[in-house]
Amino acid sequence: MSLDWLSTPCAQPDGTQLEVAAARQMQLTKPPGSLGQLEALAIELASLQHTSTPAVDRVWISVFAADHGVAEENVSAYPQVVTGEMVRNFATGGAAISVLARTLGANLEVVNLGTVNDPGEIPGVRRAIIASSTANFCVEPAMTSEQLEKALAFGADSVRAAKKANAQLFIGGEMGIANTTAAAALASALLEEPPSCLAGAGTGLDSAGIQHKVSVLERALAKHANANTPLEQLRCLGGFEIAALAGAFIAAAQAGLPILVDGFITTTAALTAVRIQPDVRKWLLFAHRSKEHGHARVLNGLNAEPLLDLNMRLGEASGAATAVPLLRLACALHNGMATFEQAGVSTA
Ligand SMILES: O=C(O)c1ccc[n+]([C@@H]2O[C@H](COP(=O)([O-])O)[C@@H](O)[C@H]2O)c1
Ligand SMILES: Cc1cc2nc[nH]c2cc1C
Repeated sequence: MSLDWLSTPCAQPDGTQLEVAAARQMQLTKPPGSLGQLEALAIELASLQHTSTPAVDRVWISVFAADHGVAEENVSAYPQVVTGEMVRNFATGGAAISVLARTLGANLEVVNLGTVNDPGEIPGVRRAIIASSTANFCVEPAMTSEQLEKALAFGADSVRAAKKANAQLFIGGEMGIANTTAAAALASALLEEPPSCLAGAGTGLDSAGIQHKVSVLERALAKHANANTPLEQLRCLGGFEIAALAGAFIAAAQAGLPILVDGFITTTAALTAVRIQPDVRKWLLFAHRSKEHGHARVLNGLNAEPLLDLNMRLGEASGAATAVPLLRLACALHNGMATFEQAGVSTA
């Protein structure tokens, strides 16, 4: 295995379709710009999908689950066994993302990258076990180089499956107790901002818990201060699911598959992917601003303005799934509205 594939260039959006779509929006029976971000969304999707009729009927969701060594520092409101328990819940249909995916008619893939409480073979779960968890990054790097390579490649495998299924949109989600600590550590290193700006309540820490989390993060960042490339920062401070997401986002951009980004952890993975390959940014749409304290900072780091702000902080791709109907409506309006000429409506 190697990391060479990471430097394959990204696909390029279609500049001609962008112009065609922008011109069409000007001709539809509404004052120009009156559908706001829905117009921009349709234009962007037309350009990314290289078509005059953008669509997000076929949505692919991959939820990557993994455990984190740093959980032993008491940084989460929940016990580590929940990660494996939720893997089963995703597959048996009871989790929020299971319901959202069913409702949207989206394909939901669940990928187990390694959980301390291993649910074993379950129908509907892809086993891509790297180890039972990452190492505690307060003590040593979260991953070995081999583990990082595997995680990135497992993410790319999901994109290959999505392409095979003819997906028009890729959504990545995650589940991992303590992964807001890993994401905060990684974002802090990538953005060069102090941990206090990135650490939040996660699953529900109180203010004393958040203070403790900041002190854990400060120790980890001091320990890995000489990790100075995005890949090395990902290896030392990330998690298997965060690396798989970064790999998936790079692979999706290379394959020309638009990506809808979820919350704090996935946005940090997206930031990592963009730092590895800047052109990945062109393929990212942002679904929502999570209630997690650090999310706004990471979005700023990507110069991103998300569609929704619903105080959600669940993860597992739930925020991205919630924004899919907006994308669908943007496409339906773009493709289905009459022009001024067709409808015999006078222009300004
Ligand atoms: O997506 C988000 O913005 C988000 C914000 C807070 C928590 N989460 C989820 O909560 C879990 C991590 O929280 P914690 O407190 O264990 O670090 C993990 O499974 C995430 O999916 C997700
Ligand atoms: C129950 C539960 C479900 C989740 N889904 C994503 N992160 C989660 C964390 C918890 C604790």
